[in-house]
Amino acid sequence: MFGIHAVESVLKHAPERVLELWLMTGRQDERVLPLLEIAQNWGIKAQQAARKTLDEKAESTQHQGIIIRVRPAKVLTENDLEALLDATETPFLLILDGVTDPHNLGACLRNADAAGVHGVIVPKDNSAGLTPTVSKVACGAAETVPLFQVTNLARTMKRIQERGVWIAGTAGEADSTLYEANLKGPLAIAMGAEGKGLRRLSREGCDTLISIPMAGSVSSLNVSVATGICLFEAVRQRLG
Ligand SMILES: C[S@@+](CC[C@H](N)C(=O)[O-])C[C@H]1O[C@@H](n2cnc3c(N)ncnc32)[C@H](O)[C@@H]1O
Repeated sequence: MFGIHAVESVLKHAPERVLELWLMTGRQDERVLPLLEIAQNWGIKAQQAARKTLDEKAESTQHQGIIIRVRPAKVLTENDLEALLDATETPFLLILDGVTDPHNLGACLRNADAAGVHGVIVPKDNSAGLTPTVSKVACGAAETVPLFQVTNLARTMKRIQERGVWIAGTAGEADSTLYEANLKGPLAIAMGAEGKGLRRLSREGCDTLISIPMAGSVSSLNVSVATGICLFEAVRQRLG
């Protein structure tokens, strides 16, 4: 993993995952010093290396002079989701039905964290996983927002509905709009994949379908942008 925010988030929320920390030679400024202090408190030694070595280790030039090697995060599944629902009074969930671009997944996780979403549900297959790029784009949210990877999304949707969660699916062509929907109670907002939108079974499993009204000539929004708009309309209603 690499980049200031991603590294900071792991050091703060899951320091036990850090195996190695590498710093670009000469990088000792006020942005990295607090991170080095946290690392030191956890007994993690910072090693120095030239920019070229970090580029190679990160397989990217976007590391901002700091990278960590980590143990893989625990994969959360259907059972963990049940536990979350047991523990949460008014769940606020995000479903991403097959988002495959790591930049989009990272941006969606960032939006989800900012909106106070309790968990993000994705199908195990045909979705982006938690890669270093996802973590970098998520700016720390990949470590704070629980990501549930489920084997059968349609079944999981049914299950959360049985537990009282209302699912609002999103589609540009839906007749009712986001702004007409009541998003106040136990809620999951379902977003579709970049190319195809929501799959048929997912779409049919939703309690309602809503659209974001579009004024211009493009047919749809980027999924992470649409996610941000929908989540923050829900936040607006839930705070009111
Ligand atoms: C790039 S769009 C997919 C477009 C796809 N061709 C379709 O027909 O759904 C990716 C996802 O972003 C969301 N989205 C994008 N624009 C939207 C809009 N105007 N209203 C509601 N959701 C939208 C939906 O969840 C959609 O499945």
